[in-house]
Amino acid sequence: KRFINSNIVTQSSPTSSLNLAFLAFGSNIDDRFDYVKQALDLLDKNPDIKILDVSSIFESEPKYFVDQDPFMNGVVKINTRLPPSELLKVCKDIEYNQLKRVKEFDNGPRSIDLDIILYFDNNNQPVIMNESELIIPHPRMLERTFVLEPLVELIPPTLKHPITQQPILSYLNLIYSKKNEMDLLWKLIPLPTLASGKPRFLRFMNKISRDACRKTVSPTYLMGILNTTPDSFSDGKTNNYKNINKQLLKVHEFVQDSLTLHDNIIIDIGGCSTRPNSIQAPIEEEIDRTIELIHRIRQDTTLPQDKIILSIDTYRSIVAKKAIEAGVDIINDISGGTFDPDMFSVVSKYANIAYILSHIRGDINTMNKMSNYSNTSSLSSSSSKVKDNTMKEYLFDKKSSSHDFIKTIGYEMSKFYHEAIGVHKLRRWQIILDPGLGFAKNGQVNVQLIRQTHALKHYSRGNLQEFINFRNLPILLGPSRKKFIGHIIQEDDAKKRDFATGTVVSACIGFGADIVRIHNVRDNSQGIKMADALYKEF
Ligand SMILES: Nc1nc2ncc(COP(=O)(O)O)nc2c(=O)[nH]1
Ligand SMILES: Nc1nc2ncc(COP(=O)(O)O)nc2c(=O)[nH]1
Repeated sequence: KRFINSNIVTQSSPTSSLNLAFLAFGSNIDDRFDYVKQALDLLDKNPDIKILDVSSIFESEPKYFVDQDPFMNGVVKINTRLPPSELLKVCKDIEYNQLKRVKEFDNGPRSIDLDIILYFDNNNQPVIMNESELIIPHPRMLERTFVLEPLVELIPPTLKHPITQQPILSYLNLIYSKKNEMDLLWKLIPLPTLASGKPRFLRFMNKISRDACRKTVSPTYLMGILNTTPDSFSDGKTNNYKNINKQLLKVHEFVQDSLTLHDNIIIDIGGCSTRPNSIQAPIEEEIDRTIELIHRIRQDTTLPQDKIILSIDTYRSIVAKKAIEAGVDIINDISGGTFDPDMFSVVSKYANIAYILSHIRGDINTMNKMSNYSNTSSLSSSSSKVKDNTMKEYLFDKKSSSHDFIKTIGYEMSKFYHEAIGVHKLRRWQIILDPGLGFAKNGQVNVQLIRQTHALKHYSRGNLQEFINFRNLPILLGPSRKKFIGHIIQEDDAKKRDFATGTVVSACIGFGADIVRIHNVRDNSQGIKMADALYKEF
């Protein structure tokens, strides 16, 4: 319902004076991310401009003049009343007056570059201009992966270049087919800067593999589970879960067990069990079990802080806020922002806090009764019937066998995504996706979901005005010790499912997972290393 309404709101009907434009941004001096954030804020503050969507953030090798630092690039989609020449003046004002760019020479280093790439008038017609100070579409866009890759996250795959009348996506695939390392991009997820002052990012690299599908080739991230709940400490002593020194010992153990084989480790701290039908700890109890621990970890100078990424597993916005203030980098919310109406407004205030957007149906007590995905094509299951291509869906990966199943999950996740990005203004660069194994899914559905990880990455729907896709969004899978494994190997004791979990983790990586969430760090650290060696041609 909301989706359709917002579509009408942003749909620039002929009478409205709203044009659509796509601007490419780039920076390769000093704190590049800070320049990007400032430029976006200045665009959004302009009364004649409204930011509709911002792409992922990428790092790219300098093109043309190579003897300079790598660039941070992306694309922003805006509504604007300004004609192209006035929009150009705003971009130049932001570059030179507001952000004090000093242009040394063409293609040289810059604090910020804002280029108009594409412009559509209020009848959705592309504008073509060829004047000395302004050429639209940008004359060099079709040779630049650092423009095309972020751009195709924001436009339907069928959108044609206004002059050549060829799909813009086809130019990107053509560049990639030449396999020039200089054209490859790192997808970055910005994280808070620690005392060391070094900028921190999660980094992912995708390549088009032999079967013409885009696959992640960079190392898988390992997320170790540090639950501080009564049922979480294996030694059975009741109050151990509250013993901070014991928890810190476990953090040191995780570090020792992972950093010999991996560059960093994500530690997911959970103070409130989210097992189906589990009793939910009161919020004060959840705070008591987690926030002091985060402080102590961040204050522990014997830990390699730059290699430790902290995540809090909570669906409560108050806990998330306190965890961010205590030094956490990632909010891991199994509810996709549906359990606490303030979650997205908290996360949207921190541009460099990552957010794991998970799929679920219902709540902890009802989700298990909502796990029927058979023969529901996503659109029929939604309230809005498909009338025009507004809700047209694409799956780039034609090979995915059960389209309907993954389209249903994809469609439902795209509604959470729209709520986060379209309504609450989180930025796409913050988002990690998690289809939620075991959450409103039982038995075989979980196995099918793991098999379809790749197809989920290619899910997209919508049109030029309102387009949602999951391209370049990392996917986290959390299969560790779960009931669907226990069911298949007939093992009721969760702690005896680690060997089978290793097998599943390897398969998750083979099917496209970028982050895996596991209990047994020591064994899975080796398993993940092996799976990367087997499945990722980095
Ligand atoms: N990787 C990368 N290389 C670059 N080389 C030149 C220009 C100059 O672009 P312009 O012709 O639009 O000024 N911009 C970039 C950039 O943003 N990223
Ligand atoms: N992102 C994410 N977080 C999670 N938190 C808890 C559980 C429940 O499992 P546990 O109680 O064994 O940790 N599973 C997930 C998951 O699959 N994904």
